[in-house]
Amino acid sequence: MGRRDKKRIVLKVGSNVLTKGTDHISRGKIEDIGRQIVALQDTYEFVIVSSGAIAVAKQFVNLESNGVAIDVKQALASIGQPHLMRIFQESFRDLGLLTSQCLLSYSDFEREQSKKNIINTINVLVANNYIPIINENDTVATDEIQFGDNDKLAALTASLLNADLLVIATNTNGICTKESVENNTYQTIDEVNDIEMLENEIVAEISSHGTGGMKSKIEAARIAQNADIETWVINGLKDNFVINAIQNKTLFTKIVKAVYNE
Ligand SMILES: Nc1ncnc2c1ncn2[C@@H]1O[C@H](COP(=O)(O)OP(=O)(O)O)[C@@H](O)[C@H]1O
Ligand SMILES: N[C@@H](CCC(=O)OP(=O)(O)O)C(=O)O
Repeated sequence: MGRRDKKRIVLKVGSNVLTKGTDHISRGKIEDIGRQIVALQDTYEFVIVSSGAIAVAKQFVNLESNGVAIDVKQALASIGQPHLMRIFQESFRDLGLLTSQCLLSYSDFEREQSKKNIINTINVLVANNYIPIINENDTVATDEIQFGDNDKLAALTASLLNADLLVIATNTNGICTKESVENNTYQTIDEVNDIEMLENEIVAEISSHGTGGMKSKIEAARIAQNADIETWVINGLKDNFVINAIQNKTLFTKIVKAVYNE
């Protein structure tokens, strides 16, 4: 594949970032993401993997079992996805950005023809300045909503699209030491290449809308590392989080490429 003019970032935004931890999707957060893309667009191209469909739907409807059962979650995702896309489309359009929607599932990454189709579609979109916004196709697959693995979907996307960087935006200043999470002091691990070491830092705790916790982010980083892609876990609740991370003005975790011994 020929070199691209711009660096390609796959940016995953979790439900907690989009709701800023509330019960409502935050237009302000979506605008913040859009403004950063505008500011960076001469040097970087973006593919977004966005959760939030279920969280948006919960704003509008109250289905049986309050969205705990898997089939009810699937229905909520189906109701929420068009609303989520509408909010992205309206907010990004005001900033002069074009959006598109791609719904994918893990099994699409296992079939050669589907993989080619995904790459081709996304390359055409990006070449025409459309920002692909990817979410899991929750009607046909339940893996992600069960295990919180839009993180994994983002990593599979990053490796398939040969991205230069995977950014996972969550609600903490990156991955913190286990001890510091347990005593609420949150000390960020700034740079690491040893994924096994990170696994020992996982605390079995997730936030209100989240599903996979830090475990699924570390698994995503492993997939990206195997594809020779760096992963940054950043606090997406803060304004300007991507730009500040690029300029090293914020605390976040870089999972750098593996070092192979001869
Ligand atoms: N070592 C750790 N460092 C930081 N957060 C951790 C760690 N281990 C577990 N967590 C939990 O993971 C949560 C983020 O994951 P999650 O709730 O799934 O959010 P998202 O919606 O961003 O995917 C944090 O709010 C925290 O509760
Ligand atoms: N497809 C689901 C994704 C669920 C999910 O993985 O959530 P998160 O842990 O916030 O990334 C949705 O849009 O609600």
